[in-house]
Amino acid sequence: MSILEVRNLRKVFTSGIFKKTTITALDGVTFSLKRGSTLGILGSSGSGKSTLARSLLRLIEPTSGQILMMGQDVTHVPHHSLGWLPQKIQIIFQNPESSLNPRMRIYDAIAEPLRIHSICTGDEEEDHILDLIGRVNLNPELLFRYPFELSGGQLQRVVIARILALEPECIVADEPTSMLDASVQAQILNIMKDLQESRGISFIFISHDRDVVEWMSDQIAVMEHGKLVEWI
Ligand SMILES: Nc1ncnc2c1ncn2[C@@H]1O[C@H](COP(=O)(O)OP(=O)(O)OP(=O)(O)O)[C@@H](O)[C@H]1O
Repeated sequence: MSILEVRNLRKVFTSGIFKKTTITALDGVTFSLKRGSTLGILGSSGSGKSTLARSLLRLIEPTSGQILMMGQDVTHVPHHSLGWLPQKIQIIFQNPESSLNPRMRIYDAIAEPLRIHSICTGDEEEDHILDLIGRVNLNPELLFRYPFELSGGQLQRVVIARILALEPECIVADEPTSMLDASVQAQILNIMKDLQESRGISFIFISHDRDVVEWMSDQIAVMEHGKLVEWI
């Protein structure tokens, strides 16, 4: 069974107050993602990559088409009616700071999903957090700092640790390393590859950087004007 199946997904944005203009950001996107594999989406600026990522997470309501998660049609079902399913697909954004509360220490940022979803007891929390940061090679000394005291690469590790707390089946990574130096970028990409091997997590890896997408992906779809125009 596919972890994720997308059928003929369209998203049309309408803007303007007096004169309405429409932009077709997704124009019939269809693909399926097998468990434990990585689909790379390669596209230039404005091709619709982020709209696709946000639609998969259901942060944007698609105009038409279907999204099936683990066989279940989730396209128009409200989050609260889906039980644990939304937890299983997570997103990493380009800018890790956008996913973290600046007033929350790193320990609490990672503890938050554990507490909200009652994933472990209070007694188990510290061990659980140490295990999570171990998986992303984050130094425990950073746990009691605030986000502004960490580098971009360290913050992206925190974001990944937070996501891993939810035991995701699928991670949508939307340009996750494009703001990082080349050496730090390689470390983060390696962490994602290791997670895939050790945990069987499926990835949708989105980038405009062909080398990075080729290195990360089992299969690549090239996106242009909201369409997947070529498969590599
Ligand atoms: N909320 C919105 N309202 C109106 N138009 C939008 C909205 N979001 C995106 N668009 C338009 O949809 C098209 C696709 O945008 P999208 O952000 O998905 O592209 P992208 O490939 O992720 O680009 P980039 O790599 O620059 O982030 C663009 O023309 C963009 O202007």
